[in-house]
Amino acid sequence: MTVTDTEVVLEAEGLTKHFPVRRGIRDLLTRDRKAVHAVDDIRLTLRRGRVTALVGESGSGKSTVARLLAQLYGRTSGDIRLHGESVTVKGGRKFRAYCRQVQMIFQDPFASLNPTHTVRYHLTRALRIHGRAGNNAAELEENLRDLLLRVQLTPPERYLDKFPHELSGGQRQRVSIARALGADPEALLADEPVSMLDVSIRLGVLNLLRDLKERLNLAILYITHDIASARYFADETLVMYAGRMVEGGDSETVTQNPAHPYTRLLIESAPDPDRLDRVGDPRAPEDQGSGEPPSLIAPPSGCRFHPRCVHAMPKCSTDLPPRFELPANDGHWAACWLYEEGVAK
Ligand SMILES: Nc1ncnc2c1ncn2[C@@H]1O[C@H](COP(=O)(O)OP(=O)(O)OP(=O)(O)O)[C@@H](O)[C@H]1O
Repeated sequence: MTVTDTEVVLEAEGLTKHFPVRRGIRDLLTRDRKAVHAVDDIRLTLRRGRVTALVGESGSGKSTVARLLAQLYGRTSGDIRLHGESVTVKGGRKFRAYCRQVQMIFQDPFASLNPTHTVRYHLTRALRIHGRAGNNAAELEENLRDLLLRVQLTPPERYLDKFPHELSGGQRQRVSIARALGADPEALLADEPVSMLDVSIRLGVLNLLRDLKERLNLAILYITHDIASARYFADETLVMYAGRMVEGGDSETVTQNPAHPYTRLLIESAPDPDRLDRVGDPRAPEDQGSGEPPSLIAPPSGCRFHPRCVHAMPKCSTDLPPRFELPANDGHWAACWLYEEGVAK
């Protein structure tokens, strides 16, 4: 099955979010309207039974994309389509109906669960809000048990009356996932779901999400700064740099055959057990990058990566590169002038 074979659940086109910068007294006298260009012109598609990873370093705009898709933020421009229909919701009944299909899981399960309430309370509330609590106490109990079984918290009775502080980080994140499943969604937006967990339990939670993807045929957006985990867990990988997408394709291809100089830098700087043999190997200087991510209030013109890119050409600082399809014709693309026809790689 190829990436494009399964049903599209959620799509974004030209998705853009600029946060206005709060102005001081002096700025009020000028016409200057500064904004953080957090996300610009994002295009992505989430499909049933597929995990799409959105990878990038801190501040690249990944969480903002998830919050836009969850309709927690209004967008500056662009379109979000659920089953092909444009949707913009600003709270109320429409928001609830949207949440029934698109649920978000946050990075910090401690912060997202109320410490004064039990697991039973959190899950009952989710089921009630989404009209899935059943018709009587016995049905509710059955549905609660079912949610905990789905996230492999067994036996359910052991967990239902626990408070968040009585659970481990991994168990708390499983409860957050169960709460999201309470809506019986089609898409899950998982914002760094394992980055706050101990390394030893991360794999268990990722395996659970993978199992849910398969059993419930969910479309999952997996946000991470860890490109190695994207290779392991995601079918498709999209790479973001400074608010823009720079590369995308099948995860195996993007992680094993990265095309964009930024993706290469990201991979070079990530520990990967498959490449331990290269430790101490002085890499060719052209594969190395340096410097810091740019200011998003006045992002670099052209390609936003050009000030850090060792391959930068004059055009890179003036012209925004479009997506160039790469020769293998498997959906792999890079927004980099190196891949314009006629440019030596
Ligand atoms: N509510 C906000 N108001 C102003 N600027 C914001 C707001 N939320 C995010 N930003 C800015 O937008 C940019 C992208 O932030 P975002 O949190 O989406 O990045 P990220 O890739 O998810 O980073 P991290 O991995 O650290 O969460 C950052 O420069 C951030 O400071």
